[in-house]
Amino acid sequence: MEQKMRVLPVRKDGSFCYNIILKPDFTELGEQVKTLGLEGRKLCIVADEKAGELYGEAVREELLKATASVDLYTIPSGEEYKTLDTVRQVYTYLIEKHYDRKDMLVALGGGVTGDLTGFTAATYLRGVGFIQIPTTLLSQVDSSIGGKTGVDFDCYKNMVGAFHMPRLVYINPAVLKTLPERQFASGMGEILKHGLIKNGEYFRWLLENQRAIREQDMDMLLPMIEESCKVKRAVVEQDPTEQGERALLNFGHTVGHAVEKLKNFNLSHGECVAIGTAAASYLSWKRGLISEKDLVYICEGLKEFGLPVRTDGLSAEEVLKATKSDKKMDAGSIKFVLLYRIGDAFVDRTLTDGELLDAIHWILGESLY
Ligand SMILES: NC(=O)c1ccc[n+]([C@@H]2O[C@H](COP(=O)([O-])OP(=O)(O)OC[C@H]3O[C@@H](n4cnc5c(N)ncnc54)[C@H](O)[C@@H]3O)[C@@H](O)[C@H]2O)c1
Ligand SMILES: O=C(O)C(=O)C[C@@H](O)[C@H](O)[C@H](O)COP(=O)(O)O
Ligand SMILES: [Zn+2]
Repeated sequence: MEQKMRVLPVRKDGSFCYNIILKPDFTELGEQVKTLGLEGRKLCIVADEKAGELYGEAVREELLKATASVDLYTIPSGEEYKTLDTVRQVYTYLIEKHYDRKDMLVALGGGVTGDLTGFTAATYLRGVGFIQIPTTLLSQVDSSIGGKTGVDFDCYKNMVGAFHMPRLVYINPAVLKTLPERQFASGMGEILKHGLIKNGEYFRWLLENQRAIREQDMDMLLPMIEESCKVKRAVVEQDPTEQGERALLNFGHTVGHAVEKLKNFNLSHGECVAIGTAAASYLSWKRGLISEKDLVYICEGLKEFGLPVRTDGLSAEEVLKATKSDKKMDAGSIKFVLLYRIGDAFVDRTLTDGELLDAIHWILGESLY
């Protein structure tokens, strides 16, 4: 049965920038790419090895409707490959195949592939276009939208990057059926973040419907993905290059990135965001902003979606040090996102090391409150 398509245009400074297409199959992909006027141009699909194996051919067939030349280049799966070395390998391929400035890259995979391919597109020949075809829940609701691209450097998260907007984001939620459960939960980490920072009603809806969502009922997934895309779109439209408002999307990421690095990427991004969310919610409670009941509600909600709110095997001091070496420092103070209430967040610059350490002890299970 033909599935309905949703189109969410993204604007920059009020002018149309690109479309987010939401459709639970690939049947519209070729037509959508055609609108970008790529006839006679080359397209290079940069695919995560798993996503490439599962969906590479179907995507390639669709793209052939837009141009006769479509290559498929595969990169290894995993955060440990989100590096300049992988970017170098893609550059080499593009140079050998004579890609020029009007040709385009297509990211097929999760957030790692999207961030890396976007960064390659931003820098190859001083910038070529790219298309996002996100295949994980996390990438469908968060990383494919907004043009934050980049790679890790010496295990420091996203240390090298650029803002480079995609020309099209094509989201096919049907591909989530092959996604491991743990990766689905990881995406929920960012989705719950969207509710917490911008839409309390949405957060409560997520918790009320957690069973159907976890069972991947398409009647739940489609509105959920659309709502999260809308939250992310609204933030990046208002502040594309993170001069202010966009920093809210970093909720849970300050401590989260530190844990991700210190755990050598053995935890997923969403799992680390969940631990960071617990820390940020704890600090919001300690500051007297949210109630203890809300703190418990948030943490129980994360757990219901299979996400951790604690971690172990790390010392509080090393987590503090890693937290302060992430990119959130601004003239000596740490930019930390806290909650006024569920659905309303703000950037604080006054947190002391003592307060941070207190929250870190809490997520390490070293203090009850
Ligand atoms: N740019 C942004 O705004 C932004 C936002 C959030 C996260 N990120 C970044 O995104 C990355 C995390 O992305 P992720 O969670 O998608 O992880 P990922 O890209 O590593 O993908 C997770 C795993 O899922 C597999 N996979 C992908 N699609 C699949 C499918 N349909 N079926 C089966 N397996 C599939 C991959 O092979 C991989 O093993 C992190 O590097 C994070 O920093 C960026
Ligand atoms: O789009 C954004 O802006 C975000 O912050 C989204 C985050 O979920 C994402 O993990 C992002 O990559 C973090 O950005 P960073 O600049 O803190 O590395
Ligand atoms: Zn994130």
